[in-house]
Amino acid sequence: TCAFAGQKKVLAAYEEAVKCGYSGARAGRLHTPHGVFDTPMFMPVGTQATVKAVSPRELKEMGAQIILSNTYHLYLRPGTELVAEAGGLHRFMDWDGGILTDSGGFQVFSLGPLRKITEEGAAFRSHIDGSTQFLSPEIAIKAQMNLGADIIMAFDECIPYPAEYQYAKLSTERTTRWAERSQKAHTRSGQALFAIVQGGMYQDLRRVSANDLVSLDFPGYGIGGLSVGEPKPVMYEMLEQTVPLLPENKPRYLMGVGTPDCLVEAVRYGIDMFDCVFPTRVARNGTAMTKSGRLVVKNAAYAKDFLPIDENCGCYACQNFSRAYIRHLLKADEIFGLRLTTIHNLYFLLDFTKKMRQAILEDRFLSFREEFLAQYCK
Ligand SMILES: CNc1nc2c(CCNCC3CCCCC3)c3nc(N)[nH]c(=O)c3cc2[nH]1
Ligand SMILES: [Zn+2]
Repeated sequence: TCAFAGQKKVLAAYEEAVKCGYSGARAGRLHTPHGVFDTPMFMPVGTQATVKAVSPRELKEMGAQIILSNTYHLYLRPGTELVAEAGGLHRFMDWDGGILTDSGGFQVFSLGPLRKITEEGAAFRSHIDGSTQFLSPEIAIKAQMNLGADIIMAFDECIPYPAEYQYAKLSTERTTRWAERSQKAHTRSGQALFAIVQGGMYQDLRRVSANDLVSLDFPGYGIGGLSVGEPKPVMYEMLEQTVPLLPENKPRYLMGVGTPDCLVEAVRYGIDMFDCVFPTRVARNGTAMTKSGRLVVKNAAYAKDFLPIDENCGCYACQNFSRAYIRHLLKADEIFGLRLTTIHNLYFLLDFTKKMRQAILEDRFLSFREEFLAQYCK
């Protein structure tokens, strides 16, 4: 059905045709050993077993449900056996909500100077001490079982952008074989293993990857190999080709995305889960996210601006502090300044996904999307 039908303003035929795409948006509930969580959801990133500059109590307070941590980093330091001896990641970082760990696939290719990829796995140099390390599906799954996350990811290769068709084809086929090896190595019950769809920016490879992984029957699916520098329309086209092939009754996780405009488009295609370092990363250089775009609170323009970052924001920073105060802290290199901008940015994205869920439940998602995109400058 066309959700624009019934609009007071009758859209011109061509506009209606363009704008009135079928919306695959959905509101769901994700059941994990640490609780049932609402989707669509944004998952704050905690690379080294901490979401930088905020405490678990503050994360809970701002509505975080599932947070991410990273096998690659924790495998190198402090080691996943140590975390297992500490009682697992939840105990180690005192977080009783959901945890999802990425398999390290992306980090190996994006962080350490890559040595080489073979059928067996990936050899690389540690970005910490330059030592030669090796990750394979079996090693990555064992590490994630040690960490004890509620959701873990298959070991994959995130194909760089751009990539030749032939390379993308061979890599995607190998990622599917690695997914099967990940599945065989995964022996921890109560923990969900998601596969990761690849295929580069090639529609046919995306469809083959999705179909092959669906036939291996995983409890959920990551969509990888996107948000790697490709133009946004290309990312959306890959979503359009991939999401409809994934089972309706299983969660879809778009990895590494992203900014609010990308989130609202991805939700429209039927994505349920998101993660992105962006909100915490830009916070640390004094940039706040608002529904009208970014606000660089560190700028001189805000030196005497005694209003909060966003008057309609319910976060701890906006309820208690002014732009002038936060700017002062950032200029003075005060840690509390980073904490306030981080708290605001995380709250903004968590609240944004909550608003999208509400709009879907009230069957007004497409107009929500229109209104948001009209106001938000990229
Ligand atoms: C930013 N864009 C992007 N990220 C991708 C990621 C990483 C998603 N974020 C994980 C967190 C990163 C910080 C530490 C905690 C884990 C991808 N990961 C995998 N395994 N495969 C991808 O194709 C893959 C593709 C990605 N594209
Ligand atoms: Zn705020």
